[in-house]
Amino acid sequence: MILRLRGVEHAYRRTVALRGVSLAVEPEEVVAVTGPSGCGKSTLLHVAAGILRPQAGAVTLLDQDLVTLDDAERARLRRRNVGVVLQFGQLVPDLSALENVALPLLLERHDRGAALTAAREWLERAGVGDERDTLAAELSGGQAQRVAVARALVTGPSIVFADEPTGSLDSTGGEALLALLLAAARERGAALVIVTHDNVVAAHADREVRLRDGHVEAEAVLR
Ligand SMILES: Nc1ncnc2c1ncn2[C@@H]1O[C@H](COP(=O)(O)OP(=O)(O)OP(=O)(O)O)[C@@H](O)[C@H]1O
Repeated sequence: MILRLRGVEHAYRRTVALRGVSLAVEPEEVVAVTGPSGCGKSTLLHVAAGILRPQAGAVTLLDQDLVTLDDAERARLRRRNVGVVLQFGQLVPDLSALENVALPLLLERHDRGAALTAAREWLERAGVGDERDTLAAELSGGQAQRVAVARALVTGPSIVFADEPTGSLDSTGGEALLALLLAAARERGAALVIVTHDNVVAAHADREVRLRDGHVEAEAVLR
């Protein structure tokens, strides 16, 4: 088991987003988290990736108890072993696309030349090699999404979380980016958790977990 959530609850002021969610993800498994807008998908992804500490319940990611790790320890775990593609604001606006992708490696004190080479390769694979010197603030929504995927994959994570990773792309671009995420996960033997409202994206998963009003409404094994 690479990820396990048990009885996770979370509320923002008066809005209850998660009401007792349990979920387990195996190594190499591709899981799609689906459900109507506002049902708690993004909150679940933030909790599972250690970005948000839930108000109740247990979260174990890569054998680490996320509820007891402090912010710095959770950030370190994410940088080393977890890839995260968020919906908004994930890139550093004043850095170029290349610098953004190299950043997780540089923060882990990798050799600068090797980090930039790896970043260049992932930008190429994500279809944004030509944008490497563009400031993140000047990228289109779709370009930024591709750069964010490159940044999530560059460290060779054991698990990748992606929140609507194809949301800003047309269907061809979305399929290409999804194919990249699936291929990178397969190459590495990584698990992939994708939040999506797109049935085409969900159909590529091994399992679909459908949320409704903050709880798991249904699970379906797809392959
Ligand atoms: N930072 C926040 N502050 C207050 N309420 C929030 C915040 N983030 C989410 N919520 C609320 O929590 C509930 C769950 O939101 P969440 O973003 O997890 O749902 P979602 O299924 O990802 O939605 P969507 O598909 O529209 O992105 C919603 O009612 C939302 O309005």
